[in-house]
Amino acid sequence: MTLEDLGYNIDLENYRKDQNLDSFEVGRVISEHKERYVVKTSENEYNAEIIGNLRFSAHERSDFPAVGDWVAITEYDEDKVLIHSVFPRKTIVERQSVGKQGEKQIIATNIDFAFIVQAVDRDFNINRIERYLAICNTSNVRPIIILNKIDLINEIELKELISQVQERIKQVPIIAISNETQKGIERLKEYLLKGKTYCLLGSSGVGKSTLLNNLSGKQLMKTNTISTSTKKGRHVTSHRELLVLENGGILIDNPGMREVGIVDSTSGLERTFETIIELSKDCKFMDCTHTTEIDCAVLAAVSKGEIDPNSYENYLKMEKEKEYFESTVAEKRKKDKDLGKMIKHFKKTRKSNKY
Ligand SMILES: Nc1nc2c(ncn2[C@@H]2O[C@H](COP(=O)(O)OP(=O)(O)OP(=O)(O)O)[C@@H](O)[C@H]2O)c(=O)[nH]1
Ligand SMILES: [Zn+2]
Repeated sequence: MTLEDLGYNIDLENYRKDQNLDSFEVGRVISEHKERYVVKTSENEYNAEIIGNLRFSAHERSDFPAVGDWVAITEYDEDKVLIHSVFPRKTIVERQSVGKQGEKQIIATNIDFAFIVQAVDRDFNINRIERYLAICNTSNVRPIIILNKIDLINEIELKELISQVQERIKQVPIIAISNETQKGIERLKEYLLKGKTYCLLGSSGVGKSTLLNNLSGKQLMKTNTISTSTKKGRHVTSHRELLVLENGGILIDNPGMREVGIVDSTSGLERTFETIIELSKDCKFMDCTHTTEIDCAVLAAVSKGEIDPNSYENYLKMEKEKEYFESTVAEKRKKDKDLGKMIKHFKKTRKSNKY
């Protein structure tokens, strides 16, 4: 395997040269667990930790390596390396931290394409596709829609679903597949390009694991298994969150990826709901919320049937979420600032007490 098979490219190589990282080996982080990493190079897989310097200079979580990162490493023991630096990230998929309001947690980096997987049975929901689309647009990851389990419906039903999606979502490829019958899998494989990195987005049960196994051509280990040695319950076995597929694509599948769901960026929404954003320029009020205002171009378009009402409602919902998220970030910043002031004040008074 070469570094290029792992996604290494000229931009990364130029960075390496610019930064004089010649004395280091280069690898890609393929899994992460509590600041322990597995780094893959062209020849090896190493257990890795970060060097003290990197830890001390890290201001926030995002300064630490994440799955998908390119890193400069040195070997310090057999199969053990230290991570000295993280290369600049081309794309970042992140989500709001569960514990800390307003803080973002990186799920994976350097992803080129996302497969938005949806099953055509009871899971089918265009609002949800739109939501994942907004996430892709936020992260600059190119979306591809996968309609899975088409063995459960007939041709006519499938055609109808596809046209429903196309009506609302333009210019995103749609691939209909079945892991059961293998229909569409060959077409899907044509989208897997050598050296490009992919991820799977979609709700539980849509068939992401099945597809992953299907594409990788082998039965991969489930990440969580019961440890037989301790019988103490769930034990995370050594797992790979990034794998190189037979036809050259690289697939990232980690637990966090499956919980990505909140849209928290304006640009992501703007690119997903272009028509609405374009229309809103004609609203009477600059800060129109497109809900109750007079002379609202968006409401007018909805009532004329020019905008799909479901799409409109979905937009409002995500907009609200985004606002909520932004407000908590702002609040957090304010709290941090206040704390900073307090510490400053404390130091000052302590100093003045000294003399
Ligand atoms: N009929 C049919 N069933 C499928 C297909 N693909 C997957 N399934 C089934 O759907 C169920 C869920 O599949 P998974 O691959 O575990 O779904 P997942 O998206 O990985 O779910 P999480 O691990 O919870 O995120 C399993 O019982 C699969 O066998 C398909 O193409 N057709
Ligand atoms: Zn309006």
